[in-house]
Amino acid sequence: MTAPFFERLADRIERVDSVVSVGLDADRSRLPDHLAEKDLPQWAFNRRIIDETHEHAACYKPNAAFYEDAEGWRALRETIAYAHGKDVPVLLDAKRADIGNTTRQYAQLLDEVDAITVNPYMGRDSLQPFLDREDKGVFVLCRTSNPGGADLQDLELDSGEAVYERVAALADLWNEHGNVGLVVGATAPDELESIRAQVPDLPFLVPGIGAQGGDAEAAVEHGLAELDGAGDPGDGDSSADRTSSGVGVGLVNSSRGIIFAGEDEGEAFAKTAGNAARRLKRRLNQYRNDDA
Ligand SMILES: O=C(O)c1cc(=O)[nH]c(=O)n1[C@@H]1O[C@H](COP(=O)(O)O)[C@@H](O)[C@H]1O
Repeated sequence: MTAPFFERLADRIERVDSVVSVGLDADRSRLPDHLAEKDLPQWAFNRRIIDETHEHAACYKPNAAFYEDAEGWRALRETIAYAHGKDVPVLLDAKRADIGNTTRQYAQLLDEVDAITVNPYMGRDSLQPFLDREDKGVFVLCRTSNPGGADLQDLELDSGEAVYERVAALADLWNEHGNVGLVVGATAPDELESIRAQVPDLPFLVPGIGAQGGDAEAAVEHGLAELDGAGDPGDGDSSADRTSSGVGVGLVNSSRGIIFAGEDEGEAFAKTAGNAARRLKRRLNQYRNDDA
C-alpha cells in the first residue's frame, strides 16, 4: 500500500526543504502567446512551470476550476503525471462534496491525485468516501481567505463557538485515519492562530498569500503541525501523534504570485516563475527556522 499522504508530504518537505504549494491555476486568458499554437496550451504551460519550480515545490495544487472541459481535463491529466514523474505530490483543489451517492463519484478523483480539498457544508456523510481513502489527504475548508469567508464561517453558534471552530472540531473527529487537514486562509491570521491552538495536530493548507495579500509569517507559524507517523491508521488520538523527524507538516500556497510572475516576459516566463518559487521558499523558511 502507498504510504499515507501526510507521511509522503513530510518526506517531500524534508527533501526539498520547502512548504511551498505551487498553485497551477493555469488561466487560459493569461497564458503566454507563444504557447497558443500548442495542442494543449495549459499542459505546455504547466510542464514548463513544473520544470522550473519542482525543486522548490512541496506539492502542486491545480484548481479544477481552470480545467473543467474536455481539453482542460486532458491538460490536467498530463500535468498530474508529469508532477508525479518529478516525485511531487498533487493536491487537487476541487472543493467537492455532495450526497453519498454523488460524492462516491467525486471521491474517484482521488484515484489520480494524492489529496483533495473538500467542502464541509453538507456534513460527514458527504465527505465519508474521501475520508475512507486512508492513503490520501483530505483538506476541509475551515476559514477561507476570501472577504465573504466571514459571512457564514464567523457566525456564532448557541454554544459560543464560531462556525469555523465547529468545522475544525468536526474535522478533528473525522481524522480517524490521520488523513485530514484544514484549509485556513492567510488573510485571517487571528483565526489561523486560534484554530492551530484548537487542533494542534491537523496540518493546514494556507492559501491567500501573494495575490490576496495574506500574512506569510502567520501562515508558517500556525500552518504547520508536527506529526508522528503522519497518517498512521490509528486510534484518532491525535495528541499521541508527535513526530520522530520533527518536520512541520503543512502547505503554504501561492498560485498567481508564482506562475504568472513572468507574465510579461514571453519565453522567460517559466524561469521567472522558478525564481518566484525559490524566493517564496526562502522567505517561508526564515519563519520555519525562526520556529525551530
Ligand atoms: O482551497 C483553496 O485552496 C483556497 C481556499 C481559500 O480559502 N482561498 C483560496 O484562495 N483558495 C485557493 O487558493 C488559490 C489561491 O490563488 P492565488 O490567490 O492566485 O495565490 C486559488 O486556487 C484559490 O481557489
